[in-house]
Amino acid sequence: MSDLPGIVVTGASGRMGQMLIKTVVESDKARLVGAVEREGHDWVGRDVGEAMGSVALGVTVTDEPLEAFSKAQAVIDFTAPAATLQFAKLAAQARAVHVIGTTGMSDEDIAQLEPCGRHAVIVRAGNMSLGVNLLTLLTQKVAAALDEDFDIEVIEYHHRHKVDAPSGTALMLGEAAAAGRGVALNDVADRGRDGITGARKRGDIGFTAIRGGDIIGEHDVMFAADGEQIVLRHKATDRSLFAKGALKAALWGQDQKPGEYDMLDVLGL
Ligand SMILES: NC(=O)C1=CN([C@@H]2O[C@H](COP(=O)(O)OP(=O)(O)OC[C@H]3O[C@@H](n4cnc5c(N)ncnc54)[C@H](OP(=O)(O)O)[C@@H]3O)[C@@H](O)[C@H]2O)C=CC1
Ligand SMILES: O=C(O)C1=N[C@H](C(=O)O)C[C@H](O)C1
Repeated sequence: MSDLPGIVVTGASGRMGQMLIKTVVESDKARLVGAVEREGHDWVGRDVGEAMGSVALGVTVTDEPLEAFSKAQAVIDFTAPAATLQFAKLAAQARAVHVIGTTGMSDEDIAQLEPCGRHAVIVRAGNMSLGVNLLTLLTQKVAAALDEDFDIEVIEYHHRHKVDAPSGTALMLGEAAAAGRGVALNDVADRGRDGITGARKRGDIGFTAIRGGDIIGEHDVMFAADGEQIVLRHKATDRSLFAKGALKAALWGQDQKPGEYDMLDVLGL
C-alpha cells in the first residue's frame, strides 16, 4: 500500500468531479481512494474509471461518504452547497482535509463550516487558480489607488450549465475591490439590474453575469471613469487548472492545523 495521501472526490460524475479524478490519478503525489455520488445515481457501484468511459481504476463509486472519507487523507468537493455542508461534517468527523470548490454558498452556509474547521483543515475558494488569486490582490491594489470617480463592475462569463450567479470568483473579486476601498461588499454590491433601475450609485460595485455555450470561466474587473477605463482580466481555457489547484490545496492541507484557509494561504500570496 502506497503512503501517498489518499484522496476522495465527491460529485464524481460532474464536470469538475471527472476532471479531479483524472488529475489525482495522473499525479505522482496522491492516490485516488474514493469517488462519491448521491444515493440512486447510476454510477454508484460501478468502477469510476469505467463509468467515465475509460480504463478501470479499481475504485468503486459509493453513496456512503463517511465510509469513503474514513479511508482518506483529503476530500475534494466541487458539488452543491447542501451537499458540501453535509460533506464538511463528515470530513471533520473523519479528520480529513476538506477542499471546497463549491460556489453559490450563502453567508449562513459558510458560517456552518466554522465548527467543522475546529476539527479538520478546510480550504475553500471560489477559484483555485493561481491567476485568479493573484488577480484578487491586483484588484485590491487598483481599487485602493482609485477613488469613487471610478465605477467598479465585475463581469463574469460562464457556460450555459452554471447554476449560481454571481460566480464564486466574481464575489472574490468584488470582496477584493471592496477591501481596497475600505468598505463592506454587502453595503455596496449591486447584483442584478432590470427595469427602471435609476442611475448607478456612486461607490457601488456592480456584477454582471453572462451565461452561454461552453465558456469555462472568464472574469473582468472594470474600473470606469469619465474619459478612461481600466480592465483587469482572467480567462480560464482548461478546467484542469482548477483541479490542479484543488489537489495542491489537498496536499498543502496535510501539514496544517485544523482551521479554515483559502487559496491565498495555499499559494503563499
Ligand atoms: N472553485 C473553483 O475553482 C471552481 C468551482 N466550481 C464549482 O464547482 C461546483 C460544481 O461544478 P460542476 O462540476 O461544473 O457542476 P456539475 O453539475 O457538473 O457537478 C456537480 C456534481 O455534484 C454532484 N452532487 C450534487 N449534490 C450531491 C450530493 N448531495 N451528493 C453527491 N453528489 C452531489 C452532482 O450530482 P447530480 O448530477 O446527481 O446532481 C454532480 O455530479 C459548482 O459550484 C461550481 O461553481 C467549478 C469550477 C472551478
Ligand atoms: O461553475 C463553473 O464552471 C466555475 N465556477 C467557479 C466560479 O463560480 O467562479 C470558478 C470557475 O469560474 C468555473
